[in-house]
Amino acid sequence: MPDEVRTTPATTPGAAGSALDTAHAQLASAVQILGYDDGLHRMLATPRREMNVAIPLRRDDGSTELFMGYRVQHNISRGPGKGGLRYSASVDVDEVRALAMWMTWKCAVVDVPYGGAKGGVTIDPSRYSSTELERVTRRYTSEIMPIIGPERDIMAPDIGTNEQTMAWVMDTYSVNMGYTIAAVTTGKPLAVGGSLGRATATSQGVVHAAAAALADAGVRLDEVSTAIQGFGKVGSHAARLLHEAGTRVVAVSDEHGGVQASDGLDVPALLAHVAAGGAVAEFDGGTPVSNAELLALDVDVLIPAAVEGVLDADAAGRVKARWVVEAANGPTTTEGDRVLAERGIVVVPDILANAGGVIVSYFEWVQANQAYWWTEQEIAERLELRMAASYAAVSAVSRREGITLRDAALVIGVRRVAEAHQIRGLYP
Ligand SMILES: NC(=O)C1=CN([C@@H]2O[C@H](COP(=O)(O)OP(=O)(O)OC[C@H]3O[C@@H](n4cnc5c(N)ncnc54)[C@H](OP(=O)(O)O)[C@@H]3O)[C@@H](O)[C@H]2O)C=CC1
Ligand SMILES: O=C(O)CCC(=O)C(=O)O
Repeated sequence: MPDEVRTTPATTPGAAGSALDTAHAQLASAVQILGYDDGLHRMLATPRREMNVAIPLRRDDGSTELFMGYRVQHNISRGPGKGGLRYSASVDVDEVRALAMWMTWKCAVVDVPYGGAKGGVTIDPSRYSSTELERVTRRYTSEIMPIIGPERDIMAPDIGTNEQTMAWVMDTYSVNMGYTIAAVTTGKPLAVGGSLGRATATSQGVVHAAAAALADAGVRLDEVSTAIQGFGKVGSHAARLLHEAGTRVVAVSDEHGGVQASDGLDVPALLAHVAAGGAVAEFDGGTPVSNAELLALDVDVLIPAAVEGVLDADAAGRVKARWVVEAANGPTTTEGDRVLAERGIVVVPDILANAGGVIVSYFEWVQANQAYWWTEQEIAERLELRMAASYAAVSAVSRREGITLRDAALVIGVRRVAEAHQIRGLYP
């Protein structure tokens, strides 16, 4: 690895209540349960490799702008780095560090042979044309070329990016290498080596996780109501799949607010309204609800599917749901988590609940490496099996140790990563 792509890694937590602060507190809790020493703790807390890049953009009108981009490989002891690429005005390197650390534990808890990584560009994609976003994506990819690749670090979509973004990354990488390398990204369009089932995999995994948590209490999906914050790639498919499973979807929202109907929203009509360019809050099949109000609605299952930190201590104190299923990464702060646990609210943690995406990304990577494509049914069955096995393992540790599902998932994930370090001899 050339020296110029190394930067000084961060070992200190971010600002209080930030995503990085939450990620460090979660790791500290697992390390305490596992009884690891300070040296191992520090190694697990520290990103293995980071790259910060400046991305100039010539806008369509001829003016110039500059954006910062990041790729953080938190851990690569179990395999290549793996994780999404986020485009958002609020992205900074600390957020990317937190998201990369969560990817490490997520890949380990569902036992896919990857480390954890994440990327981000500080840009509001809604303010730029498709051709501008293509230029930003290609420049970002060119800059981080030395540290990515199908055996090094594999990207996927996250907030503000999509299948098209992954096709641009794949094309830029492939053009530079001289031949098509489909396995450098996942979440691609089917036409260039994407996988059946990837577009809905995260949401499908959330539904499997919710069903498993409900089943622990003898409850079925068609007996409950839900509210979903976020109506993007994950939230919208989750709403559709839950509606199809018989769940009463009472409220959904996007960044600008939401809509609620106590008898249940007409989800297909809402999806059609949004597909036609309508805002969620303007859907006439319900009444408006703010994002803060949505989190406190009287529903059985609350599904945060947007951004980090929305369930802080205050919001957690107002949650009426009996289950919180974390489709988003890091939606609950450390204090929020404590409040939910004290109130007996079951939290199915992000690194388990939203792992369906990376599981099918793994399937996509395997298929691309073998140039042999699986059927939709094979993918659906293998996703369901892996989600069920992972939930069962986490639930068993939670019951046996008397710890929350989050601590149980972290203990399993962190232990697998630490074992890989120890067996490889990187830690005496
Ligand atoms: N895509 C994937 O496969 C995976 C995603 N995740 C996580 O799921 C979450 C959602 O990702 P994804 O659906 O891909 O992203 P999208 O960009 O497709 O959608 C994000 C959604 O969240 C809304 N949103 C943004 N900010 C806020 C806010 N402050 N309050 C309420 N809603 C907000 C957006 O609204 P608007 O459109 O109005 O901006 C949009 O509806 C993220 O935490 C991501 O990391 C986890 C695993 C895999
Ligand atoms: O599909 C993937 O590789 C990872 C998706 C992601 O970024 C996530 O799980 O948070």
